[in-house]
Amino acid sequence: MASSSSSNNAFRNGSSGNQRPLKPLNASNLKSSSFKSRVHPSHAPPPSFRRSYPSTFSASDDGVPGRVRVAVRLRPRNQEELAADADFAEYVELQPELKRLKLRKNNWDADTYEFDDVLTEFASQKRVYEAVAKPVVESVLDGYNGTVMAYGQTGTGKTFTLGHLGDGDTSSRGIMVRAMEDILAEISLETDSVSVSYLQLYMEAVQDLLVPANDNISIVEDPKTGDVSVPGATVAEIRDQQSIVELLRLGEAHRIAANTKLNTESSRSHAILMVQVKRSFTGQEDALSSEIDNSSHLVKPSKPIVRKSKLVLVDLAGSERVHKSGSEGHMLEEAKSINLSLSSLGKCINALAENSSHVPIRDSKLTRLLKDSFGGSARTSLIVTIGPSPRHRGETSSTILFGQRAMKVENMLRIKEEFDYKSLSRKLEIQVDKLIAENERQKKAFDNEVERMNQEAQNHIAEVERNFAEALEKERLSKGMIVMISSKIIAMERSWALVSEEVSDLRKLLQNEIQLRKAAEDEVNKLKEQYEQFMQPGAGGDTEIIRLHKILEDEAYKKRKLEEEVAILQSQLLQLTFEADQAKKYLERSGSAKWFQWCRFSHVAN
Ligand SMILES: Nc1ncnc2c1ncn2[C@@H]1O[C@H](COP(=O)(O)OP(=O)(O)OP(=O)(O)O)[C@@H](O)[C@H]1O
Repeated sequence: MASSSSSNNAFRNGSSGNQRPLKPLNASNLKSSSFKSRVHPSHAPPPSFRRSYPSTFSASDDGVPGRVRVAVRLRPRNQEELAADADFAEYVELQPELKRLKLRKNNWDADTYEFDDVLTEFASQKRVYEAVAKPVVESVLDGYNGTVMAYGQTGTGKTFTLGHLGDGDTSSRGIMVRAMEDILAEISLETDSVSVSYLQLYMEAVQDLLVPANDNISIVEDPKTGDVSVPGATVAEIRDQQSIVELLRLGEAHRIAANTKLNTESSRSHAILMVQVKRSFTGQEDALSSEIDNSSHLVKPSKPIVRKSKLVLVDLAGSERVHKSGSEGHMLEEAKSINLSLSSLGKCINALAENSSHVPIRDSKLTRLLKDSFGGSARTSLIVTIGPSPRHRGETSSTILFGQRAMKVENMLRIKEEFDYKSLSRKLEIQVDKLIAENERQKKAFDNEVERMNQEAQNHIAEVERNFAEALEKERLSKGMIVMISSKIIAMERSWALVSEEVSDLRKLLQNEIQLRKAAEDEVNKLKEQYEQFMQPGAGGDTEIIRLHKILEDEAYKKRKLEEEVAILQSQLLQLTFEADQAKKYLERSGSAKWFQWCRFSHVAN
């Protein structure tokens, strides 16, 4: 197995070196190095996935070969090793640039192994994440299942590599935290979802690390699709980074508590973080959407596609248990069960590596849970952790061999996507609701418009009627006025004529009076003369004088009366003349001169 020949075998089934096996199908979306730049704005599938989608559940039949990729990580020497191994020559020699590891057999001989990545004791957690887990996380985001697993002897850094939370030093965050960070950064919480279950497999029992009382969860396999699930496990929906850190802390605390109970610091259980990613995007238009209504103005909802993928992160129990069986009692049982699961995992990997017809997946719960990860449709990365100490030569060597065999396992990566009928039905319901609401809105707007027009027409009619009535009234009033003015004019003309007659009568009368007065004056003068004659001595008679005097007084009285009458007649004449003038002015002012004329005319004509 060792040496360069074995390492050549390691690449037998897959693409060589660092090239990604998915490249032929999906080069563009697997190649990207920065998650943040991988934005699918409309949640359309990445370009390479834009093909026609079958309308029912589809597990793409033609998968893509994807070899299990294996990296080896060397833990730095701890204090104990620094002291105890000081006199030993380096047992493990790493050549990261050649992706080679050498295990020294003696001073002059070493076995050489090639891996997909060789991570030295100086490799940062970030470097480890990017080499081991990031390509898997990217695949999961693209819809493939993925597995990242740490295998190695107790104390070699499996938990440090996978589960370290990086409290106080974010640069030391492990794969679990970083993977969740990248997933959360990539998905849209509006359309996608991420949920996790955190389990441990101890003594062939699946326990819930989030709810420890839930300690015998069954593993269920879908007979149709072969998908493995643990429906009894707590599923926590993750919406932010903080919640995943808290959840991992809770799980870690429960795992540590279980170990403490067993009076050990080493992990006796396999810890499994299952991350379910559900992403939605719209597919192409197809027959179904055209069935909706070809002639309608409806906007056809684009076909909703859902991709459900699963990322499984596994921190295995210490591998030395495979060889070191406990002495007796519980320890023996525990060792047996760890032994069972790890050795059956090894057997499965061997069978797969050798293309054996039988793969003993059902031999343990671990292999049942990891069915998809080895020989299945998942993209799998394995990190084997080793310590530097020559005292653990055997363990290190067996870990390396485990990794070498795993490199031969070829998976057939398949994307699983479903046509999201529920989502389409929801979308259609929403669209129907929208259309109903729009229809009602339009109907209401139409009714309002009709109502408004009706109201406007009524107002218009009312205004026309009002104007007509006003016009009629005006006409009636002006007719009445004309009649009134005409009759007034007639009356005034009549009175004018009467006044004229009266004036001429008065003039005649005055003339008479003047004549009478003149006659009276003549008479008076005559009488005066007579009186004077009478008064002349010897002419007389007093009686005649008195009589004449009386006549004279009567005549004076009559004259006064006549003068008064003349004055009255003159004032009446003046009054009538004034009224006639006023009436004439009034008619001229009210613009009815024409009418006046006409009336006069018609009056004259009549
Ligand atoms: N690369 C590393 N750099 C610094 N310290 C490390 C590294 N790897 C492991 N350690 C430290 O070594 C110790 C053992 O590591 P860890 O608990 O991760 O081992 P493990 O393989 O998970 O052991 P177990 O199987 O018993 O759980 C821890 O104190 C850890 O912090």
